[in-house]
Amino acid sequence: MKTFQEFELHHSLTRAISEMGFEEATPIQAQVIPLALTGRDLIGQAQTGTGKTAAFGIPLLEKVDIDNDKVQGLVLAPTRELAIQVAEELSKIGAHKRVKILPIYGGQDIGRQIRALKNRPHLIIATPGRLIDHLERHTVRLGDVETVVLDEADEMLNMGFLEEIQKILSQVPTERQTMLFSATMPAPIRKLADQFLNNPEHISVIPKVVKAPSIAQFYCEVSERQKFDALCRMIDIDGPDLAIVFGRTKRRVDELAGALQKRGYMAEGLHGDLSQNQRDQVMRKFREGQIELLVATDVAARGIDVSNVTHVYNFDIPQDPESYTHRVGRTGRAGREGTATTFVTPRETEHLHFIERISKFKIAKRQMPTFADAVNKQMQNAVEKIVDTIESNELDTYITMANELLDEHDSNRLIAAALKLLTRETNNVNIELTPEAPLRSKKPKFGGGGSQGSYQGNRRRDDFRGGKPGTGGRPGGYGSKPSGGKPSAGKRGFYDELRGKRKKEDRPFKKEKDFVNV
Ligand SMILES: Nc1ncnc2c1ncn2[C@@H]1O[C@H](COP(=O)(O)OP(=O)(O)OP(=O)(O)O)[C@@H](O)[C@H]1O
Ligand SMILES: [Mg+2]
Repeated sequence: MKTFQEFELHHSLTRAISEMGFEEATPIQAQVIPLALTGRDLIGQAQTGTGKTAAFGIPLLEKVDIDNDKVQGLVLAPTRELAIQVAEELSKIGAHKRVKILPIYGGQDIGRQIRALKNRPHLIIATPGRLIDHLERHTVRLGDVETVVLDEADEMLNMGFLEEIQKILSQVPTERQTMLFSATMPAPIRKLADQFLNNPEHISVIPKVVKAPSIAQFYCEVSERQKFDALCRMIDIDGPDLAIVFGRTKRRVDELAGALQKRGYMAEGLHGDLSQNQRDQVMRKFREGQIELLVATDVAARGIDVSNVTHVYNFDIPQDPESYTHRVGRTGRAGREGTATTFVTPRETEHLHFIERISKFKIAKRQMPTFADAVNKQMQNAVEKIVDTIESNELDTYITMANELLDEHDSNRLIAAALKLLTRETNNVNIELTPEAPLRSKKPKFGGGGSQGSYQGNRRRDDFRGGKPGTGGRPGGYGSKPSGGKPSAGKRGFYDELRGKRKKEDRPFKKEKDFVNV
């Protein structure tokens, strides 16, 4: 195990790292940090939640010359939430060094960004679409960038950002250092690496067999119509601190969030059709624990780090093994434990086995809980709350009223009423969700020999970058058909498949704060 002192970093970085509570470097950090400090190009692959951000962030921050007012480093990330989060993490690490870090992403008012750019950030953390806008307007210059990081590089390809990345990198000097990170490295990403990286070192700390996985993984076979009740019952039984519920489409997420609210849960939806203001608010409330359930499309699947997410529910089975890995990886972060449950309709079991095979995970079966199970568990929880309250001994103000009530009512009935009040009445609101067609495996075509899946395939991503509101609800669509309709992704080249998929991510939005740190 390595301590951060061993890297001989600038004292201001070591100090900030220790204030953040990091004691030892994680395995990916132990390998990446010294190598990255030499200036070498590299590809870093490690499981979700194992500190890849700091693995690239620390060398980036170490290399910043604070007296140079040019943009010296650039991180590209697939989603706005991730760009913001990475900027925040790097800002914490770079706080004492006074590194200026600016997140740049679609949906934020461009005038404000232009003003913030004039403030001379040292590092920019950007989504590709918006950075291109700035390059076209000549409001940002990348001519002095020494280091480029592509975080979630495979996802940026999935989203059709290849051309943007090419264009951005064409404006960065060729003698730069380039690093590429993700928990998953499907075959096409290696082609990207050949194109953009110079003799990179591959660092992979994906264990062949995970002995004690920190994420317990289950599936539950249910019919489409049973899914919602199954979800509510599981939430009641599991009692998550915070949970993320993944749905396939934007419409699904809206319906599901609304339905959960009707049943009394503190839930809100997150997807690409919301305004940036709404997206920010939902994320903030979730991070602060003001909502307990984040219902999201795959927009929240990558990189998002909220430490007390104890449960992930795949209300709809994910499209591919990478998406499964990343969604499930929103829990069990930084050595914590988590539980992930995937709902599978009978016709989707083959797709589940495909995901299991490629991801090399064993997903255990979990029965659909009965209504009685859920009510009993809730009652147990209510009893625990009452017993804890008795033990807390702060009941004086309530005792007089309790005695008065006992004079008039039977004690059994009084306690029963208290339990009733403390138990959420789950099944009282009838909910009808628009059914989703089952998702089946596209006959995958295997190539290469990667540890994390090397099939060819591409996800259709209408969730990330807007489109008009209401375009999300495409019943049964989402490239789910094994054959027919349009040409299959397996036949066409990966990059061909990506072309023409891009939509503009930018929407007008004003944000109070531009620089995270200064
Ligand atoms: N050395 C460390 N000690 C303790 N906690 C750490 C350390 N390094 C990072 N962390 C924390 O671990 C959490 C997960 O880190 P991070 O988001 O970088 O993971 P990741 O590997 O990028 O995951 P993903 O693949 O999901 O993007 C963060 O909250 C981060 O602050
Ligand atoms: Mg990450």
